[in-house]
Amino acid sequence: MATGRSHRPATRGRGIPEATVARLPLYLRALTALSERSVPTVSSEELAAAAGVNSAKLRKDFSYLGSYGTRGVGYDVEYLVYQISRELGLTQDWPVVIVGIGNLGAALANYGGFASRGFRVAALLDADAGLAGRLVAGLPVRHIDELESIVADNQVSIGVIATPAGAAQEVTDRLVAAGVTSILNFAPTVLSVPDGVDVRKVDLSIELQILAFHEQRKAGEDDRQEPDGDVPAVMPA
Ligand SMILES: NC(=O)c1ccc[n+]([C@@H]2O[C@H](COP(=O)([O-])OP(=O)(O)OC[C@H]3O[C@@H](n4cnc5c(N)ncnc54)[C@H](O)[C@@H]3O)[C@@H](O)[C@H]2O)c1
Repeated sequence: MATGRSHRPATRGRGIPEATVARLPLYLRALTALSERSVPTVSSEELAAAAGVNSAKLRKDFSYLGSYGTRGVGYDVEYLVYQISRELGLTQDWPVVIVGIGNLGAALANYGGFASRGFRVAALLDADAGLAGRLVAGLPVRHIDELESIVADNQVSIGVIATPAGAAQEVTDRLVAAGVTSILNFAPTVLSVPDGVDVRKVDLSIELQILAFHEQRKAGEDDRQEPDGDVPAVMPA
């Protein structure tokens, strides 16, 4: 979910709805798996199942890309990989900086999935002078005071924040002032950013809370069962 002060339209780029943009990476992941198995074509039903999306929604999403598939044959896997990658801006490399190289920042730096998807980690930054120079995932940790020059030298437009919540706004302001226009925020806080800056927030504890809600509901349903467990105490309407 995007946060921040700016009000954004529900569509991006060439009129592609934000909800469609959010599903494109799911299609791309499923298509990449098919491509690795040298599968030449795929039906909308097969691809929808692999991506965990409803097939009518998939066809609608692909119509925004101008991709309609061929009746009886389906979609050309390689072409769709190219089309979606191009739409997502993945046909070029995106240098990113990670700020806050503690437990999470180091884990993110070690995650190979960024580089393989075109997100090169340009630098790891931390405010702890004692960490400076330490190698994490083969990269030396640099002091936060180098942020501005690193962003400029590497033309970084994406920053990843893995600092404590209390430092995240200050780090955001510095990233934005240096020219970063997209932020992936792992710190549990809402960031304020000027218009033109995109923020995506990742919060695993929120996901767990949602699962806890569903678990509680399931437990509630079990409690309403008769002792032998197969007759509901309250008949559904
Ligand atoms: N989104 C999620 O699902 C998720 C999961 C785990 C942790 N977190 C969050 O990620 C953040 C980091 O967690 P952690 O366990 O790695 O913490 P940590 O204490 O191990 O690491 C934080 C690092 O940030 C550095 N730092 C502090 N202030 C800074 C600043 N102004 N500039 C640059 N670096 C600074 C510290 O020196 C430290 O190295 C926390 O906000 C935590 O709540 C989020």
